[in-house]
Amino acid sequence: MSVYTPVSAAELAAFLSDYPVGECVGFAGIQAGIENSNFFVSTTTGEYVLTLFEQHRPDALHYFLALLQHWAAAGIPVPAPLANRHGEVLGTLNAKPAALVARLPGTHPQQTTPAQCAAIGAMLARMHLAARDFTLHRASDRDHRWRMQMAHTVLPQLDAADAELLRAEIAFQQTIAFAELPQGTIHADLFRDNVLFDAENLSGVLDVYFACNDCLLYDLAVVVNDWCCQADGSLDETRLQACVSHYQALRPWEPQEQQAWPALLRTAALRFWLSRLYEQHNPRPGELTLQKNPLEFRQKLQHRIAAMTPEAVHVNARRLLCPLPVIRVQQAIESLPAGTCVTAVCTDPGALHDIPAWARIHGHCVLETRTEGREYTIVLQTGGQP
Ligand SMILES: Nc1ncnc2c1ncn2[C@@H]1O[C@H](COP(=O)(O)OP(=O)(O)O)[C@@H](O)[C@H]1O
Ligand SMILES: N[C@@H](CCOP(=O)(O)O)C(=O)O
Repeated sequence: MSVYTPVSAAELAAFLSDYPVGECVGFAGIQAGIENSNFFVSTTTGEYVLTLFEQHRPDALHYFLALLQHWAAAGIPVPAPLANRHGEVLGTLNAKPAALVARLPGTHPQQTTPAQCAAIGAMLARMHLAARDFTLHRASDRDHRWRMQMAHTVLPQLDAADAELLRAEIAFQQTIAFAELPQGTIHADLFRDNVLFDAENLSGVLDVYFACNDCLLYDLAVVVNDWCCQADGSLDETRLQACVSHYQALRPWEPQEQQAWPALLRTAALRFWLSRLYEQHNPRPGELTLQKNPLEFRQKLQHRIAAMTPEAVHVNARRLLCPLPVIRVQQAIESLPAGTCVTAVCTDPGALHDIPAWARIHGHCVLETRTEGREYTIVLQTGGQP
């Protein structure tokens, strides 16, 4: 990020004179961030962050600041906005709405550890639970409709391979029943660069400016896609387990969420591939600007797609997440043509009963079940024709 609207020392001093924070002793534009203009501000009383909102309408800003106050009151480590001498949390600077918050301690994690992934999973669940009695509502500005529109906007600018991938993903995304999944207030952008750790302690949750009402599980997919990946964009199972299990310990998933999980990982990867592609082709002018690499999320999308193919399930239908991993196996089997022979190897003992029972009901023919150590193998032929 970004500083789109420069601020002089005199302008800042005039702005700060309305806040009970003492005299300014230094300030600097923050390069991280994409949406707004941000500055670290040092005063005689402490360290602050000044944000000039670049694009949001007043009702959206009211929503964000109220949500920060709500989460802060619930013990989530968000920077609650400071009120000025008139009791207002939203001021104006250089014709932009502006807010001042405390600078929180800590640094952004780079290579995440399982412990950090566990901490962010639990924190996200706490945020979802704490927002259940938050009464304001805001529609997502990066929802399915936006994703489809943006996909069609960037399509003409892509090379043939990217365009083919995107077209196929557009078609797949139409099959997801987003509205049937549990909804609530979500952060929607909880990347590592929006979280601070002070040693082992998760000390800051920042940048709530995509927060909205949407599928709760999508929010977790956004987190997992940024926090739990290997260098090539594939998921790291240890960190994934840590993150998801600590989330589920506080907010267990509904069965339809378990089923939708692999698809939502694709949705979340697509969302950031699209926004990064758009920024790449349509850079915004600014004094300091940061562009994030679209390729990272193209790769992640490809890995999430590959993880859903029957071959991937055939080779590695291992217990990935807690309650109902067999659903992934079932989804894969359903997508195979009649007469295909499938070998599912699971590490969930329940699979040995659940998959054959389900398969028989759906007209598939169970050829063999066997147990070897902690692996449970089911061989079947789709369509009931052995
Ligand atoms: N309250 C804060 N305490 C500490 N650092 C902050 C705070 N607010 C913002 N930052 C730093 O500024 C960066 C950009 O802020 P962010 O809100 O993500 O900007 P944007 O809305 O433009 O994406 C963050 O990644 C973080 O490093
Ligand atoms: N997290 C997004 C970019 C959104 O910008 P932010 O700086 O406001 O988090 C990405 O990585 O593409």
